[in-house]
Amino acid sequence: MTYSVKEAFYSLQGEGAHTGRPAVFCRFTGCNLWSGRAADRAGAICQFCDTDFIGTDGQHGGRFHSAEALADHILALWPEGCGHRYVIFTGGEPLLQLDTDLIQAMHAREFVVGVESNGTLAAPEGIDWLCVSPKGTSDVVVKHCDELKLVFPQSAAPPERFSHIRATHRYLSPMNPYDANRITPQSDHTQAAIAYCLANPEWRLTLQTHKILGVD
Ligand SMILES: C[S@@+](CC[C@H](N)C(=O)[O-])C[C@H]1O[C@@H](n2cnc3c(N)ncnc32)[C@H](O)[C@@H]1O
Ligand SMILES: Nc1nc2[nH]cc(C(=O)O)c2c(=O)[nH]1
Ligand code: SF4
Ligand SMILES: [Mg+2]
Repeated sequence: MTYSVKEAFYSLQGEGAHTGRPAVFCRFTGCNLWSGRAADRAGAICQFCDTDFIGTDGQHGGRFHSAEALADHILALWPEGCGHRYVIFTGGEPLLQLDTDLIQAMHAREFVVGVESNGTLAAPEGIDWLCVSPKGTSDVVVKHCDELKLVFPQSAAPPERFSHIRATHRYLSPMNPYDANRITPQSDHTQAAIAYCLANPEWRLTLQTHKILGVD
């Protein structure tokens, strides 16, 4: 298996239940819900994506010809000699590439394995923390996850559509402008998400705190 990685970096998880937790992010190239090209955005299933996932030219990106090679590359980004290792596979859509070989290679290096997925593809065995973030009209095939993190509002994906998915945590994440690296949290979408959570207390609010803080 060859893995195509756009970028890899060490930062704090900005969103969801693990907000504030140090992690190596491994961002795979490619997605099944948008080509990543601006000209295709309006016709895509997912139209608000904030991420460049084309190519392998980002920081610590590249093509890796084995699970062992990519796992060593990720380990080299963790502070030397430190434990509490956490990797988050994202993208693009990580479940297009993540397989059991790579999960096992990360476990062998004492990493906890987190995944950020759109939920349209079956997940391999061994993931320690699965976050599913449904998109537009797409079909979510994942039936249970640790965290459902729905970008809000989406006209084709209201929270009620996902009541059948078993999730330990349910978060609404206000939709931010796709081209903004820095945000202030008091947007109309945030106000709407707050109102929805207050009326439907099984949902909690999460924010893209890395964009408030200005970190990767
Ligand atoms: C770029 S996606 C990659 C992982 C996967 N393809 C997915 O969609 O979950 C990472 C996270 O960013 C969120 N996201 C993308 N664009 C966003 C935006 N404009 N506002 C808020 N969250 C956004 C996604 O919902 C997802 O939780
Ligand atoms: N700090 C930080 N936290 C994140 N959580 C999910 C992210 C992603 O793009 O998948 C992300 C990201 O890009 N940066
Ligand atoms: S599914 Fe995820 S990576 Fe794909 S376009 Fe949407 S937000 Fe971006
Ligand atoms: Mg991001």
